[in-house]
Amino acid sequence: MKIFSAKQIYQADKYTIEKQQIKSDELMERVAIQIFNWLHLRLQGAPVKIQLFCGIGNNGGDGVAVARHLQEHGYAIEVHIVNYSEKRSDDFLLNLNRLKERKIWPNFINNDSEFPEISKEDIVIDAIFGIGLNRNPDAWVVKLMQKINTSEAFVLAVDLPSGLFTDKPVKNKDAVVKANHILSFQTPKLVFFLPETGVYANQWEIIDIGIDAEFIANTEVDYELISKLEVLPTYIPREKFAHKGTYGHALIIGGSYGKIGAVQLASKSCLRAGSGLVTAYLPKCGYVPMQTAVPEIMVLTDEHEEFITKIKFEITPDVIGLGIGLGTANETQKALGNFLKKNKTPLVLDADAINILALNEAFLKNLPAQTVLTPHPKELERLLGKWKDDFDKLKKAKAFSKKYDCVLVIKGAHTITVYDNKGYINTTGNPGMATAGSGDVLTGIITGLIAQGYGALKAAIFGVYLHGTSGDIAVEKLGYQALTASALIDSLGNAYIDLFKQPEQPPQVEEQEQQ
Ligand SMILES: NC(=O)C1=CN([C@@H]2O[C@H](COP(=O)(O)OP(=O)(O)OC[C@H]3O[C@@H](n4cnc5c(N)ncnc54)[C@H](O)[C@@H]3O)[C@@H](O)[C@H]2O)[C@@H](O)CC1
Ligand SMILES: Nc1ncnc2c1ncn2[C@@H]1O[C@H](COP(=O)(O)OP(=O)(O)O)[C@@H](O)[C@H]1O
Ligand SMILES: [K+]
Repeated sequence: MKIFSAKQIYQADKYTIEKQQIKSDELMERVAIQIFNWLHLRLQGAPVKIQLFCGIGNNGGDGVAVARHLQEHGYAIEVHIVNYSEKRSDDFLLNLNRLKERKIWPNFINNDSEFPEISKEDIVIDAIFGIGLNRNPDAWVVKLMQKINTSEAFVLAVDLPSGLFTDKPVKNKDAVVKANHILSFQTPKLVFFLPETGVYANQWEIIDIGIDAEFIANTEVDYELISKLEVLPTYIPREKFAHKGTYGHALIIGGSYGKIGAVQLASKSCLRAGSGLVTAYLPKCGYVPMQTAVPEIMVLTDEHEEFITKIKFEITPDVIGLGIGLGTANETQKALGNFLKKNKTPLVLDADAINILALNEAFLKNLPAQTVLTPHPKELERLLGKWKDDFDKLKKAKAFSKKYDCVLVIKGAHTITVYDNKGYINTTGNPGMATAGSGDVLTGIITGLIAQGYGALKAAIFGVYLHGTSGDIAVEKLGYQALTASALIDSLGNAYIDLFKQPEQPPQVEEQEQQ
């Protein structure tokens, strides 16, 4: 699914209004009906108090229009107009008049002495600011946001939590409404997926307001959200007459004394991802544990007992996954430098391979085209230097990816794969995956996909998706705390099977509201 910038959303609205020959308030009415239906389906007329906080722009207009539908269905509502500016939008005013025609009198809030009481049993509709926020809200508006945040009421945000900018970071962390749920129009916003601003967007859902399909299809975007729909077309089915040679030979290089397990995890997941053959290259101390733990995997050893000092082998792998548990001993750094000078095989670099690159910038120019790098935040910082905020991080990551022609997998709650000016945001995975070795499993999966013939970018995007799905499947059985990296490997088969399962359909709302 494409993620539009605020500018593109305004363009989409304008284009749709012209093409469908509707008035802008009809688009607002579509929004209002959908939000009302969402609430009505869940509340079924319950006598709970619904407090609507509406700004004076179109986001506020949405809120005011929702209020009308709620009142017509007998809900107990209180409408508050957060009067932060004189510049009211036309559609806001139109909907305000419709309220007044129905004898609903809003409460105008002009300063912090006029706030209503909010009980934790209430439902708050946050329609103060939408994508039009372009500067920090006034102090009294921030106080109101704080009042909402500390009320413990359930907060439903219209389009996005008020105070979040669509395309830039938040400076004042108090100046954002913390939403329990967001109903976002047509496209989720980038800020929902970034660590600094994602904390305000606990759960989100898309509301289809009928934006023109042609506009959506023809608009190039900087970020795409990756779910099953996007990865399924990349899946390579198995051929009836295939043999193990058809699906490639992967080499996993890593390990040092005390960190042989990392190579076991990566090699095993590489095999489970579907690589035809997997060889592991380790220091000598890894030979026996590796051969014992994973009988399917062939093992080559370095001449040193405890760490890798030379990267030399006689086999011709299709791809090499390198860096897990490797350590950064001087000899290992030298070995990687020498290896990179000659190597032409596609690479997936993780952990200490990334740390060694950060220590030896000169090595970077020797990376083969479209090398995949899978840093966690600390490793990324070593590679890129410090960033000011999430947006700055993404800018730096894109520049790095361009400069060295590499695929950068920025790991996190929503892993973002960056390549060629574009970011692919993953939607699978859960906090149970914040556990030792889960990154090693990801390296193995991506390496295993490249071995089978997936291109580097597709392997990274698909690998991250499968890894997260494995986590989501494993957590069902184990819970968050007991989830281990080995459990991710055990669930990988089911993650593949899950690709072909149909999603459950949401309940349909029969009622078609008209104003
Ligand atoms: N046709 C459309 O454009 C549609 C827009 N929709 C809604 O409209 C929203 C965008 O509406 P608007 O563009 O009117 O913007 P908002 O309602 O987000 O903000 C209102 C106005 O406040 C001003 N403002 C920004 N930051 C401020 C600050 N810190 N203090 C005081 N004033 C500030 C800006 O001039 C802005 O236009 C969307 O988020 C969505 O909820 C929907 O109704 C669907 C259709
Ligand atoms: N809160 C979370 N939600 C979803 N995925 C997560 C979360 N925390 C970690 N992960 C995933 O787990 C993996 C952790 O990788 P990494 O930090 O390299 O672990 P390790 O070095 O122990 O192998 C990454 O793929 C990351 O995206
Ligand atoms: K809002």
